[in-house]
Amino acid sequence: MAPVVELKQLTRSFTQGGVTIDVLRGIDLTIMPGEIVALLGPSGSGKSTMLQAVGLLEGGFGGEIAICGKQAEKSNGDARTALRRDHLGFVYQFHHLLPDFDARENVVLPQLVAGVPRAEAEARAEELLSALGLGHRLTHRPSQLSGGEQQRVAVARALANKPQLVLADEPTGNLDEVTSDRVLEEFLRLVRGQGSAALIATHNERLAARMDRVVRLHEGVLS
Ligand SMILES: Nc1ncnc2c1ncn2[C@@H]1O[C@H](COP(=O)(O)OP(=O)(O)OP(=O)(O)O)[C@@H](O)[C@H]1O
Repeated sequence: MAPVVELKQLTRSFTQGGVTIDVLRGIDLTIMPGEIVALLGPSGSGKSTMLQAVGLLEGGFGGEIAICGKQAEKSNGDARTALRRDHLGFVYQFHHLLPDFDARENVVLPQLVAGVPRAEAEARAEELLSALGLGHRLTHRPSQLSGGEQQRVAVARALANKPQLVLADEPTGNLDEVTSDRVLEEFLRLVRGQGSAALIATHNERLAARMDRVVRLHEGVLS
């Protein structure tokens, strides 16, 4: 079975005002199907930068990035978009839901883009949102939902196409402790239930301990 993620000697530097910082200095990481990995590291250690690399959201990286056995760092924009659409789901710290669409539609849209028929996409959206305790909020827009509810819609959206890999950047970072625990619990249950792998950046050691494996980013390398 091909790894879901294979990073070899991943590097990234930023130059600002004539000063270059080497944020990632040679990251090697392999994630197998279904494996849930916590990415820990202090603020500024490069967790988001690493997730952007794996999510094929930015260029400028050195080294190799393979997603589901496909070499990605040298592919063109269309091939990267296809890899993202076919294999990846994202949950960001801020939800990035579409403000003019209700909760159900926010979960339906990525499925329509992937070619799922509308009736099937709506049924899947309702199933996911109900599993996350939002069966009574299907027609609410993001502005009519609480922070925890918005984040749960974002979780449902990320899982809608059953991606082989879910990438999450501090998915519960903006929530209070009780809500954060509840959303993470539901998130992990659904990810495990559908057999997806996940790479989840967090500062929180307690949440990280609930995942299958913990990797730590410090001074540009993983331990
Ligand atoms: N586009 C950019 N230009 C210049 N420097 C950048 C850029 N993006 C990130 N950096 C720098 O790279 C370092 C790592 O940033 P990154 O956001 O990946 O850290 P992080 O571990 O996710 O932090 P946090 O936990 O605070 O979100 C920081 O020092 C940041 O200032």
